[in-house]
Amino acid sequence: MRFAPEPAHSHGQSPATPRTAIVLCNLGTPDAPTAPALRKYLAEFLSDKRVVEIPRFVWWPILHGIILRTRPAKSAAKYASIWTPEGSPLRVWTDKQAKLLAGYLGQRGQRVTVRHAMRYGSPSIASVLDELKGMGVNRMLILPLYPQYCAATTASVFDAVYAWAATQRSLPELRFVNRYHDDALYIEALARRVIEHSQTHGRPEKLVLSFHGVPKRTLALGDPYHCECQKTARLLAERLSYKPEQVLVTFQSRFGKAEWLQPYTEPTLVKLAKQGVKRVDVMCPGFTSDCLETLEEINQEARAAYTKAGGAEFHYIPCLNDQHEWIAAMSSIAMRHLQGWPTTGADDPAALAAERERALAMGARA
Ligand SMILES: C=CC1=C(C)c2cc3[nH]c(cc4nc(cc5[nH]c(cc1n2)c(C)c5CCC(=O)O)C(CCC(=O)O)=C4C)c(C)c3C=C
Ligand SMILES: [Fe+2]
Ligand SMILES: [Fe+2]
Repeated sequence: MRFAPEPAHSHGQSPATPRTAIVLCNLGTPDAPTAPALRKYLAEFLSDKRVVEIPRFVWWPILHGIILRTRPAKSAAKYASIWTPEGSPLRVWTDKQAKLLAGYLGQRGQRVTVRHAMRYGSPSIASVLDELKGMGVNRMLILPLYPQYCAATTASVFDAVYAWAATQRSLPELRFVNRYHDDALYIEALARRVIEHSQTHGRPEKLVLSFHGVPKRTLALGDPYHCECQKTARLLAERLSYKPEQVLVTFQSRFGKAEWLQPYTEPTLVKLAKQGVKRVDVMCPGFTSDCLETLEEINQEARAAYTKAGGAEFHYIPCLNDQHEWIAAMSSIAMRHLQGWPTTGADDPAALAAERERALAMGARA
């Protein structure tokens, strides 16, 4: 085992460099809406054992023989339909969230560096942690942009951090945020989204809360994801004073042949339309940024399926994105996890040196 070389000494850092950082971690997205970019992205994503829990000797031929030959072109066309001049929406929002959170904390006197990193693609988690360490950061808070803990997402982010840590000789202090599905400010941010929407459009017959699905067997294997989605939905419905029968929890983005968490989003919307439900509002509380799964799968495909089945009004309520209440929620979640770590400059090398001089001077007087 070879560890990455460390600087011979770490003196001389700029006193202005905060020593604490928050790393907002998201899934990642392809670099371009093209088949080659999708092939690279999907190969990395779908090779992750946290995402596809099938023995490699079974999965490898399927992934390389079938999926990576057919899916990249189909997915690229979907990405092309949501691509913006600035790039993939997931990347644009995640980058903006990191900048807004940095500004929010800075205005409140918190000396913390904020970066975003992607589990797949760029900027990779390892490259961001390298950069932070190179800046002299020695305390890092890993904050996944997934409110509900899931092994496929949250644990996979942590795996990447541990893998980076295993290459380091001198480790920073590390802390991890596992979940915030029931955080009061996160729920409030979601509620504000719904309330703002209903102020203009009124209330729907049904509010459908669509979460990304996972294979059903992961529930029996002890993954808390399903329960945390249900709790988020219950807290949001309570905050909005919606009756339980007005709110439905569904799961989208099924992948592969196995059964996933039910009920599935699109078939549920079709059933509602056929039952005569004329107006649905759909929101995706498990996605903190709009992305392919919300903008294309929900706002395009599911909308078309609902309308085709006879539904009259389909309203998509956007994700938290750059909403102010969400930035405040992230700040509160982060600050809770940063407790005990100085973030007001008291840990500057210069401040520490001055403190030491004072202590020595006092000792000399005593
Ligand atoms: C919010 C949590 C997510 C969970 C849980 C999750 C599980 C999961 N996903 C796949 C397969 C795919 N997901 C894809 C896109 C995608 N997934 C999430 C989030 C979760 N996934 C997001 C935010 C996105 C969008 C990324 C973007 O660039 O906008 C894709 C890629 C697109 C496609 O080809 O369909 C795949 C594939 C599995 C197998 C899984 C659980 C085990
Ligand atoms: Fe996914
Ligand atoms: Fe999808």
